[in-house]
Amino acid sequence: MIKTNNISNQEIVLEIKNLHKSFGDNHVLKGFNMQLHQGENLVIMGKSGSGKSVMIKCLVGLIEADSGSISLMHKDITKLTQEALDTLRADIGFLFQGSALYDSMTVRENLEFPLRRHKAKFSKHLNTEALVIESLENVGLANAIDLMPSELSGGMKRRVALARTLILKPKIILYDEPTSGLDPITAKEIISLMQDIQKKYKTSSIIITHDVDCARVISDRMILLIDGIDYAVGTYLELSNNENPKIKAFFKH
Ligand SMILES: Nc1ncnc2c1ncn2[C@@H]1O[C@H](COP(=O)(O)OP(=O)(O)OP(=O)(O)O)[C@@H](O)[C@H]1O
Repeated sequence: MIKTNNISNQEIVLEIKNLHKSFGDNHVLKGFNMQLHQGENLVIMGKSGSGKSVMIKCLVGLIEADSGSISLMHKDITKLTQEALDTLRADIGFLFQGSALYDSMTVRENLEFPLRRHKAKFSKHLNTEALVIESLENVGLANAIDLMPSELSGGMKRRVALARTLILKPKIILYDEPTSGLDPITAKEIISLMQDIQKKYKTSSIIITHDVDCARVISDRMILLIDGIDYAVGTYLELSNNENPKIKAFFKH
C-alpha cells in the first residue's frame, strides 16, 4: 500500500475509517479509509466494480456497512437517529450520473423540488423564485428556467442538475461521474463550472470519475480504490508518476 505525505491543515469534514462491506462471498470493501478536508476536491478512482458506488451508498446511508465508521461534520452517521441523519443529509449535495432530472417538470420545478423536501433548512420566508434564479445564474442558464428537460442538451441537463444540487447550499458535494457521456469540450465546461462553484461557495467535494483529464484538472488529492482499500492516496502528480503497475494502469492513455 502506498500513502504519500499530503496532509492538509484544513478541518476534516468527512471521515471514513476501516469500512467493510461484503455481499455473500463478494468482499467489496475490505478496510477502506478516507478523509475529506474543508474546501478540498477529492477524486476517487477505481476500476469498474471496485466498490465506488457501494462506498458512496454506505456514506449516504442507502446501504449498511458491515463494520467501520463514517463521520460527517464530526458526527458518526451510524449512530444517528433518522431525523438527525436527514438534517445532516441536507448539507450534502449529489450530482448523479446522467443528471436525473424529472422529465415531466420544467427546469424551475426541478429546482423547486429539493427546496420543498428540505424546507426545515430554510426560513419560512423563503424566496423560492430568487433562489431558483440565483442557482441557474451560477451555471449560466437563467434563460432556461421555463424549458422542459427534453429541450436541453446533455451539457445543459448536467448544468441544471448542478444548479439543483447548489440550491440547497450544500457543504459537501458528491459528484458521480460528472463528465460521463459528454463530449470533451462540454466536459471541460462542466469541470470549470465545478471549480467556480468550489471557489465561490468553499464547498468540499468528492468526485468519482474514470476521466483522467478531469482528475488532473480538478483534484487536490486522489484516492485509488483498489482491492477494497484506499490503496494509494496522493496528488495527481504523485500518483501519475508512481511506478507501481496497479497505480500506473490508471494513468495510461
Ligand atoms: N446490492 C448489491 N447486492 C449485491 N452485490 C452488489 C450490490 N451492490 C453492489 N454489488 C457488488 O459490489 C461490487 C462493487 O460494485 P459498485 O457498483 O460499487 O462498483 P463501482 O466501482 O461503482 O463500478 P462502476 O465504475 O462500474 O460504476 C460489484 O461486484 C457489485 O456486483
